[in-house]
Amino acid sequence: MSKLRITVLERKGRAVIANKFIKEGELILTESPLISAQFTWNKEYGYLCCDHCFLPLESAQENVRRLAMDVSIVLPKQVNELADQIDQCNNCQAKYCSPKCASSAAASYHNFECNQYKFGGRFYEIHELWKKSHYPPETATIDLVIRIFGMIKQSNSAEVIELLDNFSKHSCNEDLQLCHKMLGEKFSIQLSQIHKEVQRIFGNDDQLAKYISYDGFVSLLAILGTNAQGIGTSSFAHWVQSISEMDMSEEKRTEIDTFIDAIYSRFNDTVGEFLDNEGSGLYVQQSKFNHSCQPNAQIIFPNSNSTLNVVALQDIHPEEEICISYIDECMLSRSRHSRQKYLKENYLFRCECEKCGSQIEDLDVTSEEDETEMDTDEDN
Ligand SMILES: C[S@@+](CC[C@H](N)C(=O)[O-])C[C@H]1O[C@@H](n2cnc3c(N)ncnc32)[C@H](O)[C@@H]1O
Repeated sequence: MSKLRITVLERKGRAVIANKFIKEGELILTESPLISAQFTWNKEYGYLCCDHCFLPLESAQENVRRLAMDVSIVLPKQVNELADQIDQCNNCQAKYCSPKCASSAAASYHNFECNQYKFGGRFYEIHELWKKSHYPPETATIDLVIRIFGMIKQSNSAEVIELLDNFSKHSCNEDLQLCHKMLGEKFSIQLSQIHKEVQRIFGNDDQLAKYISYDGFVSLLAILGTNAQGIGTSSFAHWVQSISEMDMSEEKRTEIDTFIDAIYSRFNDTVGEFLDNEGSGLYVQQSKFNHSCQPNAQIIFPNSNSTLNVVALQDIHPEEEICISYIDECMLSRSRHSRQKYLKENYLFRCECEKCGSQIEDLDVTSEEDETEMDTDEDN
């Protein structure tokens, strides 16, 4: 019997329900993305991963030296590196961890994408416009749009469009009078410039017609904005994880933990929170999980690539809804008001989870710290 089924809940739309008892720590689902792409600035700043699956392409030592800006750092222990070769697209030099990833990308979307990007290529202007309006920390990328266009052009377009249509897709929530922040007033000029370019380039393409009108383009961005899952990979994080699994004396463990803390502190001085190869992807099954501010499942990337696992955080009983968190630990610890504000702006819904329900009487107060951080977020 399958562990999961989909049902429809009045206030949340579709929801994933447990069909049987799921034990804490149990794997609920493993899935590769329908499509994914590294964030624009992340790639531009030299965060190096496979252009298809996000596997880091630097060794852990190269990664540490680059992030700490210090070529003299030597890692005290060797672990198995993630990528043992780098494959490259002959045309645009996109880098891959293996011939398999290179050919999967080429067969799915890259043949279309490849010629659009080269300097002066057709997509160059759109890319530049996007970069000017979406600074780090990024939450989305225009590159997903071009890859989706590539999938539509290179494969059975009706099937791809049907898959996309099956994602939750509101750009505005009329009840809450909200528009996705990427689609709101703040970005309206940039959005219309980007759309004009998209229309100029692809306006006569019948296969892409559904997403070329202004409304169609906005609905595609809304699918990405409310469904795309963040992906982050790092060869140093993989090194740290491998070290933590090694047997060693207590003394050696203390020594190596001190070394790791010192490295993270160096990163803090150089790149701050920008440690990972970062991007986002659309996952057909994972996108059906609703959010909870007290989730009973979490998403992990166990292979340092874009394949995700959904894992139970606690025992889950038959008929219980399985929820993940759309927000990070730090945001989860904030007030109901702050969480709701963030979820409304980014995902266009008023959270109906149990934790928010139990805190309904709490004052609608956003702390100063929350205000400052949200102002910064909104600049993106
Ligand atoms: C990624 S989709 C999740 C699946 C979605 N319910 C569906 O029907 O496809 C995200 C959307 O689900 C709804 N949703 C997710 N978590 C929710 C929650 N805690 N309370 C209310 N709505 C929620 C919102 O409409 C949100 O934009």
